[in-house]
Amino acid sequence: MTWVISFLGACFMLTVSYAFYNAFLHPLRRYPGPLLWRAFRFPYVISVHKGDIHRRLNTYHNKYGPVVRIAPDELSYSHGAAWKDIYSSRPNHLPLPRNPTWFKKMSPDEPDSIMGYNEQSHARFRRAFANSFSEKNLLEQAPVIESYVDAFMAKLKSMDTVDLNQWLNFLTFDISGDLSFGESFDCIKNGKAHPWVEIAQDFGKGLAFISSINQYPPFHKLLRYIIPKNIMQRTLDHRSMSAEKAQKRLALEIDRPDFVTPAKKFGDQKNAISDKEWEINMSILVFAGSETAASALTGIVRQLVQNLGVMVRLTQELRDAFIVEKDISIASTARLPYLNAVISEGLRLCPPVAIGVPRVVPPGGSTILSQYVPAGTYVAFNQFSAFRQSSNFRSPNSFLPERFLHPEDGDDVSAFQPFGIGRHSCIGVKVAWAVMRVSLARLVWEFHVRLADEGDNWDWGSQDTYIFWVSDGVRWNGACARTDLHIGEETFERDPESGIIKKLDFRGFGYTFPPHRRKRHRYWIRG
Ligand code: HEM
Repeated sequence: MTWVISFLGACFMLTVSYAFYNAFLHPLRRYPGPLLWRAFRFPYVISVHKGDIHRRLNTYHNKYGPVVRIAPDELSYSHGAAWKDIYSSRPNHLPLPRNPTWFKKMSPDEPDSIMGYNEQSHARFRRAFANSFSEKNLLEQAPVIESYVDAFMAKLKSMDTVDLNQWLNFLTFDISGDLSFGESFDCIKNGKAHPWVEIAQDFGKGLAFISSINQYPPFHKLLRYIIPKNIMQRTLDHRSMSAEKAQKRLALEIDRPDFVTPAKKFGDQKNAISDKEWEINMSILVFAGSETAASALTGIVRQLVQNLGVMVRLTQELRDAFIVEKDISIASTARLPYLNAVISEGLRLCPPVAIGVPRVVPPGGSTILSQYVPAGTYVAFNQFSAFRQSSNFRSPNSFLPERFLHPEDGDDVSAFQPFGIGRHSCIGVKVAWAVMRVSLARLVWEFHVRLADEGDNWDWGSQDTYIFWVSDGVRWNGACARTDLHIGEETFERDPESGIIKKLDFRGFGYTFPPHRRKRHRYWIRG
C-alpha cells in the first residue's frame, strides 16, 4: 500500500514539476497563453477532439493578441506578417519544414507524397505536378470542369429542394475523380456518394485522432491496435479502391486534359514516379481538390442566403453580365469583380483549411514577428481565428465582400491567404478558383437559392472542425428552387416577348440602393 502511495506521490510531483517548468521556466515562457495550455499538451488535444479548436484559438487570439502559446511547444499566429516568416523561404533563414506529427505515415512502407513532410520527396512531386496545374493546362481542363457543372445544374433543375452541401460534394468529387483517376465517381449521375467518396469524407476525424496520438510518442506505435477494426478495414478498402483506380488511369495510354498526363510526361523524362507513389498522390489530389472546394462553396452559399443584400448585388452582377446560361464559363466569370469579392469574403469567414498547417522551427531557431523562436517549436498561422480578428478586419464576423473591392482602414487583406504561401502553398489554387467561380455563378444566375427553413441561421464557425469542417446535414438545409424571384414586397413583370426582363425592388433585403442607382439595377430573370 505504501509503495502505491509513494508511486502516486512521485507521479504527482513529476506532473507538477513538468507543468511548472513548462509554464515558468521553458524557453517559450514569455509568450502569452492560457496557463493550462502552456503547461500541458492535453487541453489542445481535447479541443482538437471536440472539434472546437478553431473557436478556442479565436477566443485566445482575441484575449492574448497575435501570438498565443497553445501548448508547451506550440505557438499560434494571427498577424499577417507571420505568413512570410513561417511559410516562405527567407534569406539567412532555414526553411521551416512541415510538422511530422500531422503528416506521419501510417506505416513505414507507405510511400512519400506531395502532402508529406519529407522535403526532398515533396520537391520532386511538386516539380512533377507543377505543369498539371499551369494556366495552359487549366484552359484544356476547363471544358471538362464545365461539363460537370452542366450535369450538376441539369440535376438541380429537376428537383425542388436539395441538400446543397451534399450536391456540391458530388460535383467537386466527380470533377476531381475525372481529372485524377481518369473517370468520374458518377455521384451526380447516381444522386449518391460513391463508396470511395463516402469513406474519404470520414478522413477528417481519423486524421485528427491520429495526429493527437502522434503528439505522445511512443504511444503512436500502439495506433494500429487502438483503431477499431471496422475503421481499419474501411481504410484498407479505400486503399485498394484507390490502387485499382490509379492503375486503371495509368493504363490509359492516351493524353487527356487532366492532372495525370503532364505529370506522367515529366516523370517519364526526369524521375519516374512509382505505382505506389501514383496511388497515394492521386488520392491526395482527389481529396484535396474536392472536399475543400465543396466546403468553400457551401460556406459561400450559406453566407449569401443569410445576407440577402449581398445575394441581390451578386445576382445583379451576374444577370447583367450574362443573358444566357451557356455564356457563363470559367473564362467569362474571371472578370466579374463582385463575384470574386464574394468568394474571397466567403473564404475568409468559412476557410476550408480552418486551422493552420503547422511547421517546425529548424535547428538553430528562427525569428517570427521579430521574436526569437527556439528550435523544435511548432508554429502555425491559424486561418479561422486570424481571419476573424478585429485587428485584421473591421467587423470581422460580418459578410462584407466590398472589403475586397476597396479595402479600408481596418482591413489587412495581406493576412488573408486561404491557399497558403510558399513552397507548400496550394498547387490547385487556379483549379479551385475556376470551379468556385463557374459553379457559384451558374447557381446564383439560374436559381433563387434560399434556405428551406428561413430560421435556420447560424454562424459557420459554430460547426465543428476536424481538420475539415463537419457540415452537419441536419443543420444545413439548403434549398434551391427554380422559381421566379419574389423579392421584398414586390413581384415582377415579365416581358411577354423576351420573357426575361423584370423589375427589382431591393427593399426587404435590408439593403437599399440610393434612388438614382436603383433605376439602373434591373434584373434579368429567367422563369
Ligand atoms: C477552396 C479550395 C482550396 C483551398 C482553400 C485549399 C487550401 C490549401 C492550403 C491552405 C494548402 C497548404 C497546405 C500547407 O501549407 O501545408 C493546400 C495545399 C494543397 N492543395 Fe489545396 N486548397 C483548395 C483546393 C485545392 C484543389 C482544387 C487542389 C487540386 C486539385 C488542391 C491540392 C492541394 C495540394 C496537392 C496541396 C499540397 C501542396 C504542397 O504541399 O506542395 N487544393 N491547399
